Amino acid sequence: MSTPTITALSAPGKVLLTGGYLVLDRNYTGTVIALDARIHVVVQQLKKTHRRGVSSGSIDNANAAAEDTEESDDTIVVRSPQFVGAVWKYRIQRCTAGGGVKVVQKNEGPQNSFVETSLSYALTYISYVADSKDFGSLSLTILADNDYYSETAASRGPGAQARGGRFVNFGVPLFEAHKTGLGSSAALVTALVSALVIHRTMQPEDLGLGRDKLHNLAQAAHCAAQGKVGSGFDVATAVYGSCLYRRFSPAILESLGDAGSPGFEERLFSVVENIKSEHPWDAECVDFGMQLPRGMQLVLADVDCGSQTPSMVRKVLEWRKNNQKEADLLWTNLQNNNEKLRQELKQLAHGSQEELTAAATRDFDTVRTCLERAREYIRTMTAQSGVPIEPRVQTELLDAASAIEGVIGGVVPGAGGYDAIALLIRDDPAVIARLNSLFETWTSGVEDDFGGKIGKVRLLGVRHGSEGVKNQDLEQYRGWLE
Ligand SMILES: Nc1ncnc2c1ncn2[C@@H]1O[C@H](COP(=O)(O)OP(=O)(O)O)[C@@H](O)[C@H]1O
Ligand SMILES: C[C@@](O)(CCOP(=O)(O)OP(=O)(O)O)CC(=O)O
Repeated sequence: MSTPTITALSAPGKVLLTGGYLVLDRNYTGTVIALDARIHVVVQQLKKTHRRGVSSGSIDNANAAAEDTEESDDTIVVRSPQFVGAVWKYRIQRCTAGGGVKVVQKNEGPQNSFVETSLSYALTYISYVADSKDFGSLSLTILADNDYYSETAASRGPGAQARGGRFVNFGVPLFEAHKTGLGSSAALVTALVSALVIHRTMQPEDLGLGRDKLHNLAQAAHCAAQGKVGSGFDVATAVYGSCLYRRFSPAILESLGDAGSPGFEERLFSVVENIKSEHPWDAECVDFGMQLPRGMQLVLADVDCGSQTPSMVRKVLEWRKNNQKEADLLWTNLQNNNEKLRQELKQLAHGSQEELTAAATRDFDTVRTCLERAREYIRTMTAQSGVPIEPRVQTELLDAASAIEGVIGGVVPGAGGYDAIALLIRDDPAVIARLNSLFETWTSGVEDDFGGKIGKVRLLGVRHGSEGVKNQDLEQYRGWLE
Protein backbone atom coordinates (compact mmCIF):
# COMPACT_ATOMS: atom_id res chain seq x y z
CA MET A 1 0.00 0.00 0.00
CA SER A 2 1.41 3.41 -0.87
CA THR A 3 1.72 5.83 2.03
CA PRO A 4 -0.27 9.05 1.76
CA THR A 5 1.74 12.21 2.27
CA ILE A 6 -0.63 13.77 4.75
CA THR A 7 -3.30 12.48 7.16
CA ALA A 8 -5.48 14.54 9.50
CA LEU A 9 -7.75 13.37 12.28
CA SER A 10 -9.37 14.74 15.39
CA ALA A 11 -10.84 13.37 18.62
CA PRO A 12 -13.21 15.04 21.11
CA GLY A 13 -13.00 15.99 24.76
CA LYS A 14 -15.50 14.69 27.32
CA VAL A 15 -17.74 15.41 30.26
CA LEU A 16 -18.64 12.57 32.59
CA LEU A 17 -22.15 13.82 33.29
CA THR A 18 -22.94 11.08 35.80
CA GLY A 19 -21.11 8.11 37.25
CA GLY A 20 -17.95 9.75 38.64
CA TYR A 21 -16.15 7.21 40.93
CA LEU A 22 -18.85 4.57 40.22
CA VAL A 23 -17.43 4.02 36.73
CA LEU A 24 -14.11 2.88 38.22
CA ASP A 25 -15.95 -0.32 39.16
CA ARG A 26 -17.23 -2.54 36.32
CA ASN A 27 -20.46 -3.14 38.23
CA TYR A 28 -21.49 0.46 37.55
CA THR A 29 -21.57 2.73 34.52
CA GLY A 30 -21.00 6.35 33.54
CA THR A 31 -22.87 8.54 31.07
CA VAL A 32 -20.29 10.47 29.16
CA ILE A 33 -20.89 13.24 26.68
CA ALA A 34 -18.41 14.03 23.92
CA LEU A 35 -17.76 17.71 23.31
CA ASP A 36 -17.35 19.78 20.20
CA ALA A 37 -13.88 20.80 21.47
CA ARG A 38 -11.47 18.52 19.64
CA ILE A 39 -7.75 17.87 19.42
CA HIS A 40 -6.45 17.59 15.87
CA VAL A 41 -3.33 15.82 14.68
CA VAL A 42 -1.89 16.23 11.21
CA VAL A 43 0.79 13.75 10.07
CA GLN A 44 2.99 14.80 7.18
CA GLN A 45 5.34 12.37 5.50
CA LEU A 46 8.62 14.18 4.95
CA LYS A 47 10.89 11.63 3.33
CA LYS A 48 11.46 7.94 3.25
CA THR A 49 14.99 7.04 4.24
CA HIS A 50 16.71 3.70 4.60
CA ARG A 51 17.87 2.47 7.93
CA ARG A 52 21.60 2.32 8.39
CA GLY A 53 23.06 -1.09 7.65
CA VAL A 54 19.78 -2.75 6.74
CA SER A 55 18.45 -3.27 3.25
CA SER A 56 15.23 -1.49 2.53
CA GLY A 57 11.94 -3.17 1.88
CA SER A 58 9.94 -5.64 3.83
CA ILE A 59 11.48 -7.36 6.81
CA ASP A 60 10.27 -10.64 8.12
CA ASN A 61 8.67 -10.43 11.59
CA ALA A 62 10.70 -13.33 12.89
CA ASN A 63 13.90 -11.64 11.78
CA ALA A 64 12.75 -8.33 13.14
CA ALA A 65 12.57 -9.73 16.64
CA ALA A 66 16.18 -10.84 16.44
CA GLU A 67 17.49 -7.50 15.26
CA ASP A 68 19.54 -5.14 17.34
CA THR A 69 18.56 -1.78 18.79
CA GLU A 70 19.26 -0.07 15.56
CA GLU A 71 19.04 3.63 14.93
CA SER A 72 17.53 5.01 11.77
CA ASP A 73 18.15 8.40 10.24
CA ASP A 74 14.44 9.03 10.36
CA THR A 75 13.24 11.79 12.62
CA ILE A 76 9.83 12.51 14.03
CA VAL A 77 9.14 16.14 14.81
CA VAL A 78 6.02 16.95 16.83
CA ARG A 79 4.85 20.54 17.13
CA SER A 80 2.10 22.17 19.13
CA PRO A 81 2.32 25.61 17.50
CA GLN A 82 -0.28 27.29 19.71
CA PHE A 83 2.26 27.16 22.55
CA VAL A 84 5.70 28.70 22.96
CA GLY A 85 8.60 26.30 22.39
CA ALA A 86 6.32 23.26 22.10
CA VAL A 87 8.49 21.18 19.76
CA TRP A 88 9.58 17.62 20.47
CA LYS A 89 12.11 15.94 18.17
CA TYR A 90 12.59 12.20 18.32
CA ARG A 91 14.85 9.63 16.79
CA ILE A 92 13.53 6.12 16.25
CA GLN A 93 15.13 3.29 18.15
CA ARG A 94 14.36 -0.35 17.40
CA CYS A 95 14.64 -2.56 20.45
CA THR A 96 16.08 -6.06 20.78
CA ALA A 97 14.15 -9.26 21.38
CA GLY A 98 10.87 -8.09 19.92
CA GLY A 99 10.75 -5.06 22.18
CA GLY A 100 9.25 -2.97 19.38
CA VAL A 101 10.05 0.61 18.51
CA LYS A 102 10.82 3.40 20.93
CA VAL A 103 11.24 7.05 20.25
CA VAL A 104 13.97 8.95 22.07
CA GLN A 105 13.79 12.72 22.48
CA LYS A 106 16.66 14.50 20.74
CA ASN A 107 16.07 18.09 21.70
CA GLU A 108 16.42 19.89 25.02
CA GLY A 109 13.37 21.08 26.89
CA PRO A 110 10.49 19.44 28.71
CA GLN A 111 9.42 15.95 27.72
CA ASN A 112 5.84 15.18 26.81
CA SER A 113 5.07 11.69 28.05
CA PHE A 114 1.68 11.53 26.31
CA VAL A 115 3.24 12.35 22.94
CA GLU A 116 6.27 10.13 23.47
CA THR A 117 4.30 7.09 24.67
CA SER A 118 1.73 7.44 21.87
CA LEU A 119 4.51 7.48 19.30
CA SER A 120 6.29 4.44 20.76
CA TYR A 121 3.05 2.44 21.04
CA ALA A 122 1.70 3.39 17.62
CA LEU A 123 5.02 2.77 15.82
CA THR A 124 5.49 -0.58 17.58
CA TYR A 125 2.02 -1.70 16.48
CA ILE A 126 2.44 -0.34 12.94
CA SER A 127 5.86 -1.92 12.41
CA TYR A 128 4.50 -5.27 13.56
CA VAL A 129 1.39 -5.30 11.36
CA ALA A 130 2.88 -3.53 8.35
CA ASP A 131 5.91 -5.79 8.46
CA SER A 132 8.20 -2.83 7.87
CA LYS A 133 10.40 -0.72 10.06
CA ASP A 134 10.85 2.05 7.54
CA PHE A 135 8.67 4.90 8.67
CA GLY A 136 10.45 7.70 6.89
CA SER A 137 10.65 11.07 8.57
CA LEU A 138 7.40 12.45 9.85
CA SER A 139 6.18 15.84 10.96
CA LEU A 140 3.21 15.89 13.33
CA THR A 141 1.23 18.99 14.22
CA ILE A 142 -1.12 19.11 17.21
CA LEU A 143 -3.88 21.71 17.25
CA ALA A 144 -6.29 21.96 20.16
CA ASP A 145 -9.60 23.77 20.22
CA ASN A 146 -9.33 26.81 22.43
CA ASP A 147 -11.59 25.72 25.28
CA TYR A 148 -9.12 23.07 26.49
CA TYR A 149 -7.16 25.82 28.23
CA SER A 150 -8.08 28.93 30.19
CA GLU A 151 -7.63 32.16 28.28
CA THR A 152 -4.24 33.88 28.37
CA ALA A 153 -3.28 37.50 27.68
CA ALA A 154 -2.17 36.41 24.19
CA SER A 155 -5.27 34.34 23.43
CA ARG A 156 -7.45 37.34 24.33
CA GLY A 157 -5.20 39.78 22.48
CA PRO A 158 -5.30 41.10 18.92
CA GLY A 159 -2.64 38.65 17.62
CA ALA A 160 -4.49 35.54 18.83
CA GLN A 161 -6.10 34.76 15.48
CA ALA A 162 -3.13 35.89 13.39
CA ARG A 163 -2.59 32.45 11.85
CA GLY A 164 -6.27 32.08 11.07
CA GLY A 165 -8.85 29.35 11.44
CA ARG A 166 -10.45 28.04 14.59
CA PHE A 167 -7.27 27.86 16.69
CA VAL A 168 -5.72 30.64 18.77
CA ASN A 169 -2.18 31.31 19.82
CA PHE A 170 -1.87 31.01 23.63
CA GLY A 171 1.53 32.73 23.78
CA VAL A 172 2.75 30.67 26.77
CA PRO A 173 4.60 27.35 27.15
CA LEU A 174 2.27 24.34 27.39
CA PHE A 175 3.17 23.67 31.02
CA GLU A 176 2.02 27.18 31.95
CA ALA A 177 -1.38 26.80 30.30
CA HIS A 178 -4.26 26.12 32.73
CA LYS A 179 -6.33 23.14 31.64
CA THR A 180 -10.09 23.41 31.87
CA GLY A 181 -10.45 19.64 32.38
CA LEU A 182 -11.97 18.56 29.07
CA GLY A 183 -9.66 15.54 28.74
CA SER A 184 -6.86 16.93 26.60
CA SER A 185 -4.53 13.97 27.10
CA ALA A 186 -7.13 11.33 26.13
CA ALA A 187 -8.17 13.27 23.01
CA LEU A 188 -4.51 13.87 22.14
CA VAL A 189 -3.42 10.23 22.56
CA THR A 190 -6.46 9.00 20.60
CA ALA A 191 -5.91 11.45 17.74
CA LEU A 192 -2.16 10.78 17.66
CA VAL A 193 -2.23 6.98 17.58
CA SER A 194 -5.21 6.97 15.19
CA ALA A 195 -3.55 9.42 12.79
CA LEU A 196 -0.35 7.35 12.70
CA VAL A 197 -2.12 4.01 12.27
CA ILE A 198 -4.37 5.36 9.53
CA HIS A 199 -1.40 7.07 7.87
CA ARG A 200 0.64 3.89 7.69
CA THR A 201 -1.69 0.90 7.68
CA MET A 202 -5.24 1.88 6.72
CA GLN A 203 -7.20 4.12 4.42
CA PRO A 204 -9.12 6.98 6.04
CA GLU A 205 -12.37 5.25 4.98
CA ASP A 206 -11.42 2.30 7.20
CA LEU A 207 -11.68 4.39 10.34
CA GLY A 208 -15.11 3.02 11.24
CA LEU A 209 -13.99 -0.60 10.95
CA GLY A 210 -10.72 0.03 12.76
CA ARG A 211 -12.32 1.85 15.68
CA ASP A 212 -12.10 -1.01 18.19
CA LYS A 213 -8.40 -1.55 17.51
CA LEU A 214 -7.69 2.17 17.78
CA HIS A 215 -9.57 2.18 21.08
CA ASN A 216 -7.47 -0.68 22.46
CA LEU A 217 -4.22 0.94 21.32
CA ALA A 218 -5.18 4.36 22.69
CA GLN A 219 -6.24 2.91 26.07
CA ALA A 220 -2.93 1.04 26.35
CA ALA A 221 -0.86 4.12 25.44
CA HIS A 222 -2.88 6.47 27.66
CA CYS A 223 -2.61 4.18 30.70
CA ALA A 224 1.14 3.81 30.19
CA ALA A 225 1.65 7.57 29.86
CA GLN A 226 -0.52 8.28 32.90
CA GLY A 227 1.22 5.64 34.96
CA LYS A 228 -2.10 4.27 36.21
CA VAL A 229 -5.20 2.52 35.00
CA GLY A 230 -8.20 4.85 35.26
CA SER A 231 -11.65 3.79 34.11
CA GLY A 232 -10.74 4.86 30.55
CA PHE A 233 -14.05 6.67 29.96
CA ASP A 234 -12.16 9.63 28.46
CA VAL A 235 -10.33 7.54 25.85
CA ALA A 236 -13.50 5.56 25.04
CA THR A 237 -15.35 8.82 24.41
CA ALA A 238 -12.50 10.21 22.32
CA VAL A 239 -12.82 7.11 20.11
CA TYR A 240 -16.56 6.37 20.08
CA GLY A 241 -18.18 9.65 21.08
CA SER A 242 -20.92 10.09 23.70
CA CYS A 243 -21.95 6.80 25.27
CA LEU A 244 -22.96 4.82 28.30
CA TYR A 245 -19.60 3.44 29.40
CA ARG A 246 -18.71 0.34 31.36
CA ARG A 247 -15.00 0.09 32.04
CA PHE A 248 -12.63 -2.64 30.86
CA SER A 249 -11.14 -5.12 33.34
CA PRO A 250 -7.78 -3.73 34.49
CA ALA A 251 -6.20 -7.20 33.99
CA ILE A 252 -6.27 -6.65 30.20
CA LEU A 253 -3.38 -4.21 30.41
CA GLU A 254 -1.61 -5.53 33.46
CA SER A 255 0.73 -7.98 31.71
CA LEU A 256 1.56 -5.74 28.75
CA GLY A 257 4.86 -4.60 30.27
CA ASP A 258 6.90 -1.57 29.25
CA ALA A 259 7.54 -0.39 25.71
CA GLY A 260 10.90 -1.82 24.60
CA SER A 261 10.85 -4.81 26.98
CA PRO A 262 11.42 -8.23 25.34
CA GLY A 263 8.33 -9.46 23.50
CA PHE A 264 6.50 -6.14 23.90
CA GLU A 265 5.56 -5.87 20.21
CA GLU A 266 3.80 -9.21 20.22
CA ARG A 267 1.98 -8.52 23.49
CA LEU A 268 0.89 -5.11 22.24
CA PHE A 269 -0.32 -6.65 18.99
CA SER A 270 -2.42 -9.21 20.94
CA VAL A 271 -3.90 -6.49 23.13
CA VAL A 272 -4.76 -4.24 20.18
CA GLU A 273 -6.17 -7.03 18.02
CA ASN A 274 -7.85 -8.67 21.03
CA ILE A 275 -6.50 -12.14 20.26
CA LYS A 276 -4.89 -14.99 22.15
CA SER A 277 -5.82 -13.39 25.38
CA GLU A 278 -6.90 -14.78 28.71
CA HIS A 279 -8.34 -11.35 29.25
CA PRO A 280 -10.39 -10.22 26.24
CA TRP A 281 -11.53 -6.61 26.02
CA ASP A 282 -14.77 -6.15 27.87
CA ALA A 283 -15.29 -2.37 27.85
CA GLU A 284 -18.85 -1.53 26.84
CA CYS A 285 -19.81 1.61 24.99
CA VAL A 286 -23.56 1.55 24.53
CA ASP A 287 -25.50 3.99 22.33
CA PHE A 288 -22.32 5.52 21.11
CA GLY A 289 -22.68 8.82 19.36
CA MET A 290 -25.84 9.44 21.38
CA GLN A 291 -27.25 12.94 21.06
CA LEU A 292 -28.86 15.20 23.59
CA PRO A 293 -32.58 15.73 22.98
CA ARG A 294 -33.52 18.46 20.53
CA GLY A 295 -34.03 21.71 22.40
CA MET A 296 -31.44 20.82 25.05
CA GLN A 297 -27.81 21.92 25.26
CA LEU A 298 -24.85 21.22 27.53
CA VAL A 299 -22.66 24.06 28.76
CA LEU A 300 -19.67 24.15 31.07
CA ALA A 301 -18.58 26.92 33.40
CA ASP A 302 -14.89 27.12 34.24
CA VAL A 303 -14.26 28.19 37.84
CA ASP A 304 -10.57 28.98 37.29
CA CYS A 305 -9.33 26.51 39.84
CA GLY A 306 -8.31 22.85 39.54
CA SER A 307 -8.76 19.65 41.50
CA GLN A 308 -6.39 16.79 42.20
CA THR A 309 -8.23 13.86 40.66
CA PRO A 310 -5.80 11.06 41.66
CA SER A 311 -5.73 11.95 45.34
CA MET A 312 -9.51 12.44 45.39
CA VAL A 313 -10.00 9.05 43.77
CA ARG A 314 -7.66 7.40 46.27
CA LYS A 315 -9.54 8.89 49.22
CA VAL A 316 -13.01 8.07 47.92
CA LEU A 317 -12.04 4.47 47.19
CA GLU A 318 -10.46 4.14 50.63
CA TRP A 319 -13.63 5.42 52.26
CA ARG A 320 -15.70 3.00 50.17
CA LYS A 321 -13.51 0.09 51.23
CA ASN A 322 -13.86 0.97 54.89
CA ASN A 323 -17.59 1.69 54.70
CA GLN A 324 -18.74 -0.95 52.25
CA LYS A 325 -22.38 -1.11 53.34
CA GLU A 326 -23.06 2.61 53.33
CA ALA A 327 -21.09 3.02 50.12
CA ASP A 328 -22.91 0.18 48.33
CA LEU A 329 -26.26 1.73 49.15
CA LEU A 330 -25.12 5.10 47.90
CA TRP A 331 -23.56 3.59 44.76
CA THR A 332 -26.80 1.70 44.02
CA ASN A 333 -28.96 4.77 44.54
CA LEU A 334 -26.72 6.85 42.32
CA GLN A 335 -26.58 4.17 39.62
CA ASN A 336 -30.39 3.83 39.55
CA ASN A 337 -30.87 7.55 39.38
CA ASN A 338 -28.19 7.97 36.69
CA GLU A 339 -29.78 5.22 34.65
CA LYS A 340 -33.17 6.89 34.92
CA LEU A 341 -31.65 10.14 33.69
CA ARG A 342 -29.99 8.40 30.75
CA GLN A 343 -33.18 6.61 29.74
CA GLU A 344 -35.09 9.87 29.89
CA LEU A 345 -32.50 11.65 27.73
CA LYS A 346 -32.56 8.76 25.28
CA GLN A 347 -36.32 8.70 25.05
CA LEU A 348 -36.45 12.46 24.54
CA ALA A 349 -33.80 12.20 21.83
CA HIS A 350 -35.38 9.31 19.94
CA GLY A 351 -39.09 9.87 20.47
CA SER A 352 -41.67 10.32 17.73
CA GLN A 353 -41.86 13.60 15.86
CA GLU A 354 -44.73 14.79 18.11
CA GLU A 355 -42.78 13.88 21.23
CA LEU A 356 -39.73 15.71 19.89
CA THR A 357 -41.71 18.83 19.16
CA ALA A 358 -43.28 18.72 22.60
CA ALA A 359 -39.84 18.16 24.18
CA ALA A 360 -38.47 21.27 22.54
CA THR A 361 -40.97 23.37 24.43
CA ARG A 362 -41.38 21.50 27.68
CA ASP A 363 -39.51 21.95 30.90
CA PHE A 364 -37.67 18.65 30.96
CA ASP A 365 -39.05 17.99 34.45
CA THR A 366 -37.77 14.42 34.87
CA VAL A 367 -34.27 15.48 33.78
CA ARG A 368 -34.35 18.27 36.34
CA THR A 369 -35.45 15.92 39.13
CA CYS A 370 -32.76 13.33 38.27
CA LEU A 371 -30.03 15.98 38.27
CA GLU A 372 -31.20 17.28 41.65
CA ARG A 373 -31.22 13.75 43.10
CA ALA A 374 -27.76 13.02 41.67
CA ARG A 375 -26.48 16.13 43.43
CA GLU A 376 -28.08 15.10 46.73
CA TYR A 377 -26.32 11.73 46.59
CA ILE A 378 -23.05 13.37 45.58
CA ARG A 379 -23.32 15.71 48.54
CA THR A 380 -23.82 12.68 50.78
CA MET A 381 -20.68 11.16 49.23
CA THR A 382 -18.86 14.44 49.86
CA ALA A 383 -19.88 14.61 53.51
CA GLN A 384 -19.27 10.93 54.27
CA SER A 385 -15.96 10.53 52.44
CA GLY A 386 -14.61 13.92 53.47
CA VAL A 387 -13.55 14.56 49.87
CA PRO A 388 -14.60 17.87 48.25
CA ILE A 389 -16.58 16.38 45.35
CA GLU A 390 -19.34 18.99 45.53
CA PRO A 391 -17.86 21.50 47.99
CA ARG A 392 -20.09 24.25 49.35
CA VAL A 393 -18.79 26.95 46.99
CA GLN A 394 -19.92 24.80 44.08
CA THR A 395 -23.24 23.93 45.70
CA GLU A 396 -23.86 27.67 45.89
CA LEU A 397 -22.90 28.17 42.26
CA LEU A 398 -24.94 25.21 40.98
CA ASP A 399 -27.99 26.31 43.00
CA ALA A 400 -27.77 29.84 41.61
CA ALA A 401 -27.28 28.63 38.03
CA SER A 402 -30.11 26.08 38.34
CA ALA A 403 -32.48 28.83 39.46
CA ILE A 404 -31.97 30.73 36.19
CA GLU A 405 -34.91 30.51 33.82
CA GLY A 406 -34.16 27.94 31.11
CA VAL A 407 -31.52 26.06 33.10
CA ILE A 408 -32.69 22.47 33.59
CA GLY A 409 -30.05 21.60 36.17
CA GLY A 410 -26.39 20.94 36.69
CA VAL A 411 -23.77 18.75 38.33
CA VAL A 412 -20.11 18.66 39.23
CA PRO A 413 -19.01 16.30 36.46
CA GLY A 414 -16.35 13.60 36.67
CA ALA A 415 -14.41 13.61 39.89
CA GLY A 416 -15.94 16.94 40.90
CA GLY A 417 -13.83 19.15 43.09
CA TYR A 418 -13.04 22.74 42.29
CA ASP A 419 -13.38 22.09 38.56
CA ALA A 420 -15.76 23.26 35.84
CA ILE A 421 -19.48 22.65 36.45
CA ALA A 422 -21.78 21.16 33.78
CA LEU A 423 -25.27 22.51 33.10
CA LEU A 424 -28.05 21.17 30.93
CA ILE A 425 -30.04 24.09 29.57
CA ARG A 426 -32.78 24.88 27.08
CA ASP A 427 -30.98 25.51 23.81
CA ASP A 428 -31.70 29.21 23.60
CA PRO A 429 -29.25 32.15 23.37
CA ALA A 430 -31.32 34.02 25.98
CA VAL A 431 -30.41 31.37 28.58
CA ILE A 432 -26.72 31.79 27.76
CA ALA A 433 -27.09 35.56 28.13
CA ARG A 434 -28.73 35.15 31.57
CA LEU A 435 -25.96 32.79 32.69
CA ASN A 436 -23.27 35.17 31.46
CA SER A 437 -24.75 38.01 33.45
CA LEU A 438 -24.98 35.82 36.57
CA PHE A 439 -21.32 34.80 36.25
CA GLU A 440 -20.01 38.24 35.32
CA THR A 441 -20.44 39.54 38.83
CA TRP A 442 -20.30 36.23 40.66
CA THR A 443 -18.61 36.20 44.02
CA SER A 444 -19.02 33.45 46.50
CA GLY A 445 -20.98 34.35 49.62
CA VAL A 446 -20.45 31.17 51.64
CA GLU A 447 -17.62 29.76 53.66
CA ASP A 448 -16.41 26.59 51.95
CA ASP A 449 -16.50 23.34 53.94
CA PHE A 450 -13.05 22.39 52.62
CA GLY A 451 -11.48 25.84 52.65
CA GLY A 452 -11.50 26.04 48.84
CA LYS A 453 -12.11 29.09 46.69
CA ILE A 454 -13.31 29.51 43.18
CA GLY A 455 -11.97 32.23 40.93
CA LYS A 456 -13.61 33.99 38.01
CA VAL A 457 -16.55 31.96 36.71
CA ARG A 458 -16.69 31.85 32.92
CA LEU A 459 -18.99 30.06 30.54
CA LEU A 460 -16.86 28.07 28.10
CA GLY A 461 -17.77 28.14 24.42
CA VAL A 462 -17.80 24.34 24.29
CA ARG A 463 -21.03 22.42 23.59
CA HIS A 464 -21.94 18.76 23.25
CA GLY A 465 -20.47 17.17 20.16
CA SER A 466 -21.36 13.47 20.34
CA GLU A 467 -18.99 12.22 17.58
CA GLY A 468 -15.81 10.26 18.29
CA VAL A 469 -12.55 10.22 16.34
CA LYS A 470 -12.97 11.34 12.74
CA ASN A 471 -11.08 12.23 9.59
CA GLN A 472 -10.61 15.90 8.86
CA ASP A 473 -10.16 18.10 5.80
CA LEU A 474 -6.89 19.99 5.65
CA GLU A 475 -8.34 23.38 4.77
CA GLN A 476 -8.91 24.42 8.40
CA TYR A 477 -5.19 24.03 9.24
CA ARG A 478 -4.05 26.63 6.72
CA GLY A 479 -1.48 28.91 8.37
CA TRP A 480 -0.57 26.35 11.06
CA LEU A 481 1.33 23.65 9.15
CA GLU A 482 5.04 23.95 8.41
N1 LIG B 1 -1.97 20.91 22.83
C1 LIG B 1 -1.18 19.98 23.35
N2 LIG B 1 0.00 19.67 22.76
C2 LIG B 1 0.81 18.73 23.26
N3 LIG B 1 0.53 18.03 24.37
C3 LIG B 1 -0.61 18.28 25.01
C4 LIG B 1 -1.53 19.26 24.53
N4 LIG B 1 -2.58 19.30 25.37
C5 LIG B 1 -2.34 18.38 26.34
N5 LIG B 1 -1.16 17.75 26.13
C6 LIG B 1 -0.55 16.69 26.95
O1 LIG B 1 -1.52 16.26 27.88
C7 LIG B 1 -1.08 16.56 29.23
C8 LIG B 1 -2.27 16.97 30.10
O2 LIG B 1 -2.96 15.81 30.42
P1 LIG B 1 -3.77 15.61 31.78
O3 LIG B 1 -2.96 16.15 32.92
O4 LIG B 1 -4.24 14.20 31.80
O5 LIG B 1 -4.97 16.63 31.56
P2 LIG B 1 -6.38 16.43 30.98
O6 LIG B 1 -7.28 16.32 32.17
O7 LIG B 1 -6.68 17.67 30.15
O8 LIG B 1 -6.34 15.20 30.14
C9 LIG B 1 -0.05 17.66 29.04
O9 LIG B 1 0.89 17.65 30.09
C10 LIG B 1 0.61 17.25 27.72
O10 LIG B 1 1.52 16.17 27.92
C1 LIG C 1 -13.25 9.84 39.32
C2 LIG C 1 -13.37 9.24 37.92
O1 LIG C 1 -14.41 8.29 37.92
C3 LIG C 1 -13.75 10.31 36.91
C4 LIG C 1 -12.79 11.45 36.72
O2 LIG C 1 -13.32 12.32 35.78
P1 LIG C 1 -12.70 13.75 35.43
O3 LIG C 1 -13.43 14.23 34.22
O4 LIG C 1 -12.78 14.62 36.62
O5 LIG C 1 -11.21 13.32 35.12
P2 LIG C 1 -9.88 14.11 34.74
O6 LIG C 1 -9.95 14.36 33.26
O7 LIG C 1 -8.82 13.14 35.10
O8 LIG C 1 -9.88 15.37 35.56
C5 LIG C 1 -12.03 8.59 37.56
C6 LIG C 1 -12.07 7.70 36.33
O9 LIG C 1 -13.16 7.27 35.92
O10 LIG C 1 -10.97 7.37 35.80
